[in-house]
Amino acid sequence: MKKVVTVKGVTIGEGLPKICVPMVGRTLDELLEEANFLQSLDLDVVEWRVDFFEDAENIDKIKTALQAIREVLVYEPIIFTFRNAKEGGEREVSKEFYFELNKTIASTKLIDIVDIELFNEEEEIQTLIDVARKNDVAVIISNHDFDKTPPKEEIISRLCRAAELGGDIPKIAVMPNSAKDVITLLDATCIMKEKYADRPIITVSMDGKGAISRLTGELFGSDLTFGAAKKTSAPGQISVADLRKIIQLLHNNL
Ligand SMILES: O=C1C[C@@](O)(C(=O)O)C[C@@H](O)[C@@H]1O
Repeated sequence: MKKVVTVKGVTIGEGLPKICVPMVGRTLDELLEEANFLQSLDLDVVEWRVDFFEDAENIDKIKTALQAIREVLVYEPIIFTFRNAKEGGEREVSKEFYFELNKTIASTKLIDIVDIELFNEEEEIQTLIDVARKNDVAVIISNHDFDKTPPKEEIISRLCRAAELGGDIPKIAVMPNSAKDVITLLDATCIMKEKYADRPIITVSMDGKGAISRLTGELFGSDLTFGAAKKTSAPGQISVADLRKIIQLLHNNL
């Protein structure tokens, strides 16, 4: 039977795809304003994209900011994500800092899910997963290609590898350069759902062309979709209200 991931009462991997909104504030004031605004939205999960934060290379300041965010977002599940530049993030840090930061934050009890990038040393990933497990933090293992859509066998193999490494939620986001690329991502997702995935997965075809992939998760097998509040964290994100409406409409017709 397929596993699910339940965080703060939200179950990822059953029912309709869950809607996650990334926070992309640069300063603590902006982040708190964003956190307050997010409370007016019909979302399921919040992602803090900490690489957008001006103090993203200062672990103490990140911890303090997270505490303040948590005081506003008391009930929402929070994904903690430091996205490195080579995977489409705002800055590049050393591997040492990346793992130190993620281990420290996973131990704070302030987050529900940590996002770990797949293309790292297996040993480092395992150590971080151990810390997450000890602190009841679920693990997304993610991969991003902002230039192209790899062949479907490659997409499937990366998602399977993320599961093999112990990720609770394998994730991939890729860039389409044609309509066929969008089909490739959807096909890979569907094959994962039907043949390989014993746990929730997240797949995204980015940009305007790929927007359809953010809406059709229930049919093809992606369990969470990223939507925008005011500012997007990746190309092609749709507003939360539109996402909710269309996901529900597609669900009603399934
Ligand atoms: O990996 C993802 C998916 C994403 O890149 C998107 O395309 O919606 C947005 C990121 O914030 C998130 O970490």
